[in-house]
Formats: sequence, C-alpha cells, structure tokens
Amino acid sequence: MSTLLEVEDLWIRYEGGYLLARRAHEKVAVRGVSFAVAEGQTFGLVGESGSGKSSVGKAILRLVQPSSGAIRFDGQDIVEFGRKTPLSYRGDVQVIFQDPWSSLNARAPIGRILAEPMRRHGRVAPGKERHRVVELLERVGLAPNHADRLPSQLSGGQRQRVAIARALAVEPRLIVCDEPVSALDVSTQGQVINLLQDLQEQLGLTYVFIAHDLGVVRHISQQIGVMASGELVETGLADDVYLRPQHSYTRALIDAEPLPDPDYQRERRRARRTAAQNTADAVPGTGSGPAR
Ligand SMILES: Nc1ncnc2c1ncn2[C@@H]1O[C@H](COP(=O)(O)OP(=O)(O)OP(=O)(O)O)[C@@H](O)[C@H]1O
Repeated sequence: MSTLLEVEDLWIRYEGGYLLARRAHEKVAVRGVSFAVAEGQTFGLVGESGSGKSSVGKAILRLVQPSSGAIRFDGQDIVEFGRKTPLSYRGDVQVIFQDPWSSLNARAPIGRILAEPMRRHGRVAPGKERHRVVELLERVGLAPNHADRLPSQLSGGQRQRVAIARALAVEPRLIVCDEPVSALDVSTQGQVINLLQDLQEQLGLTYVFIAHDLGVVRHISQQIGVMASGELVETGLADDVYLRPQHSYTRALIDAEPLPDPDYQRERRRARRTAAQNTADAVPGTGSGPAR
C-alpha cells in the first residue's frame, strides 16, 4: 500500500498580535508532529481540546501555513505552495467540519450547494448537474427530493450527509474529517461513521479523522496518533493504542470516556493481573510468586 500523506516534523506557531511594537505573545500549537497515512486508510488524531489536532488538519488543508516541516501529498511537499494553492490540490483534499449547520449556506437549496463545487472544479458536464446531484444524494443515503430543500429543512444527521456529499462532489482522494460526529446524537454518530466507512471502501478514500473521543476514532482508524500540548505522544495500530495504551495521557483520555468500552476494561484487568504477577515473581515472599 502506498503512502498518500506524510507529515514530517510539523511546527505551527500562531502570532498573537503586537503590543507597543513588541510581539505580545506567540502560541506554539504544534510541536514536531510526524505521521504517515497509506492510501485508502484512516489515521485517527485524538487529544483534548487545545492539543493542536485541528491545527494539523488546517495545515493539511492549507488553511494555515506551518512554521516549519513538510507535508507531502502523493510525494509533493505542499508547504512549498506558499500562498498559492493549486485548484487541483483543493479538489484532491476536502474537509468535513463538526458543525454542518455553519458550514452550509443556509439560503441555498441542497442541489445548488452540491452543484457549485462540481462546476468550479470542472467535475460535471453541462446539462448533467441534476443527474450528478441525485447520484451524490443517493450515495450518502438521502433522497433525490432533498435537492430542493434548504439546510434548515433537514435534521442534523441529514445535514452532515450533505456536507459529506459536498466533499465527494469534487472526487477527492483525501478527506480531513474534523470532529465530524461530535455534534450528533449517539445513534446518528454510528450511522455517519458507518457511511464514512462504506464510502472509503467504495471509493478508496483516505481519511485523517480528528476527534477527542478515542472510542469513536478506534472504530474507523487503522492507525491512531494521540496529541497532548501540541505533541504526538503516542502512535500505533488502533487496537494497540486503545487496548494497550503506553502513555499516561492516552490512559487518562480513555478513562474519561462516559461509557468505557468492555474490551478496554477487560484488557486493563488482564494488564493489571500480569503486572501484579510480575511484581510477585520479582519480589521473593510476596503474593503467589515462587519463593526463591
Ligand atoms: N488562529 C489562532 N491564533 C492563535 N492561537 C490559536 C489559533 N488557532 C488555534 N490556536 C491555539 O492553538 C492551540 C491548538 O488549537 P487547535 O484548535 O489546533 O486544538 P484542538 O486540539 O483542535 O482543539 P479543539 O478540539 O478545541 O478544536 C490552542 O491553544 C488554541 O487556542
């Protein structure tokens, strides 16, 4: 499997304005983050609020310019684009935000919201727009007549499906999913995650999936990276990170989940038993370990 996205030693600093000609403050939001994502796979990026996840996503989307480091997409360093981002990259890399309500034009019918990016990126032949819109709506589980409705006439889950369809309209290769289910109720969250997984299988999409809930990220990711204070403190296969976390911050993140996963609890009990056994084995005369 080939690597589609490679982030290498990424640093992002925000300058906080100037006070009496002196720099008031500088915020280092991302500190030397590196990871790679294979084509067709999902890299989950988790961490609490303010840990720097969205800043990494924005740098991939070219919404912030990194202070240093490289972001290679299909081998090309996109940091070197500087101020000019080619239209082809804007099409290849799309985003789904947390709040579909604020990311969709409230006054435009859904059909227009979907047709506009297709036209801009030359992804539709003249006269074929309605056909493509209906195709996209069906792909995300909506009905053709949703094309004539306004965002306000849809539920939160349906609006997020429209946001997904809009991302698909330009036939991207990579989608940055920035907390795409955080604003939805639990049953709708599951449906949207399943939809994203189905689309990945059907279209070979690659995702960077940002969330604060490790339980959600685990279900959709092959690899997970855990961020704290701008640094990637742990990375690995999704089940290893979730079931056998090495970093205390990762454990705290899982323990903070409202409904601890039974797999995780079972794995933690097993790890505690093994640790107790090892201690007993190492200290003569304690526990059930053999006396030496
Ligand atoms: N434009 C900006 N100017 C100054 N500081 C910023 C800016 N954007 C983000 N920050 C700061 O950078 C740090 C990382 O923010 P970021 O949004 O990347 O974190 P996050 O983990 O995605 O948090 P959340 O889940 O709340 O979005 C935070 O301390 C934030 O206040």
